[in-house]
Amino acid sequence: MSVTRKAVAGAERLVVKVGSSALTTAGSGLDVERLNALVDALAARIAQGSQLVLVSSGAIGAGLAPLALGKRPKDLATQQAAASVGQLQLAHAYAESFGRYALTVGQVLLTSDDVVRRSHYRNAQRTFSRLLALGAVPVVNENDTVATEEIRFGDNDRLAALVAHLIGADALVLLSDVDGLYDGDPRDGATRKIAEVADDSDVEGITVGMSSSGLGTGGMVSKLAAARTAAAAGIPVLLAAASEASRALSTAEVGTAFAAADSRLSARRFWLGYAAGPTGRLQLDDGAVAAVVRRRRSLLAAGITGVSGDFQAGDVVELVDPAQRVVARGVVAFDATELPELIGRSSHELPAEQRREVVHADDLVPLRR
Ligand SMILES: Nc1ncnc2c1ncn2[C@@H]1O[C@H](COP(=O)(O)OP(=O)(O)O)[C@@H](O)[C@H]1O
Ligand SMILES: N[C@@H](CCC(=O)OP(=O)(O)O)C(=O)O
Repeated sequence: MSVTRKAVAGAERLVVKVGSSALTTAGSGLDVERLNALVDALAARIAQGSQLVLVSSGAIGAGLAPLALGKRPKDLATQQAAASVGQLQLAHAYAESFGRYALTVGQVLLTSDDVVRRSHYRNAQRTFSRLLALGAVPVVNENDTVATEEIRFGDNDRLAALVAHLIGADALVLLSDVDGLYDGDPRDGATRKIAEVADDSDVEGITVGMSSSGLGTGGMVSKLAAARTAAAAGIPVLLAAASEASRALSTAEVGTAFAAADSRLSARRFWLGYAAGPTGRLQLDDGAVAAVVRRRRSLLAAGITGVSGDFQAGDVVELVDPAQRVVARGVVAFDATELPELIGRSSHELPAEQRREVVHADDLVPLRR
């Protein structure tokens, strides 16, 4: 058994995310039998002494049938209406199902603001800690009914990765309708399952596609992004089929295991690198990329070849290499309007009041490649 799988199997505190495709079908909505089977596996893990937070999709899928909607709506208003109806069903079904084990559930509905804004982040941390201390099982979903495009997580895989860091989880388990990450969409046949992902080189060149059920949002794209985010933050990840939840949560000997980075990112560096919303981009030359990523130095104006976005000093911006790949994120020390006359110039050519770093090393997070 790999170190990662041992870490997942032995995690004292874990986040489990289950997708729409595992719980709902377009025709009949929420499948309570499948939900109960999932809860059986979750309750068994809790009985072994683990604390567990469940991120559950399925609100939109559960709301379709009661509103006589044949398939997942494309417009936001109808999605929000379906989620409003379906979330009630989902919450009730979980309360009933966990109740079979005398377990109490608490509903936590979040928007990305609750994780991205530092004050909201600490508030959410306190709520989760208190719920877990009281022995309740927090059941989380995006607050679809109020989440406008600007404040949506977009998918629950990303939400689950952010919640895993927020609660200091020891592992993240992503449950779907597929039994792991393949080198191509298994619906297309002739693909190979990847058992272990040590780093990004193990997933280079594979094809990841969108949802198969038409009910999900993120597809494998969002799962892979979420696994990389959590792993970079120091949290091991297991991606498995919801139908194998019992084995995934007991022995972790199924699915795809994503190894965690050697050290856990601090809350601020995780927020900076993965939660905050960037408002601009700085184009770096190769020398600046090497300085920032490999030598963890501050970014100076001399290494910048381009600026885009309407950002202010103090905002979070992306740093991209000459091939437009995002290599880091950081807090920029200048307004976007100030930089064009500074970039490409050495510090000694600049007026004294402008000789400071464009992004200081302490405010810069290289992204795991
Ligand atoms: N490389 C891949 N490996 C595994 N599954 C993939 C891949 N590319 C696309 N998929 C598809 O992604 C689907 C899972 O995404 P989705 O339906 O959004 O699940 P969920 O509802 O659990 O979020 C799988 O059913 C599979 O058909
Ligand atoms: N908040 C939405 C979930 C959106 C989502 O990420 O769905 P999925 O890709 O199936 O995990 C809902 O409950 O329907």
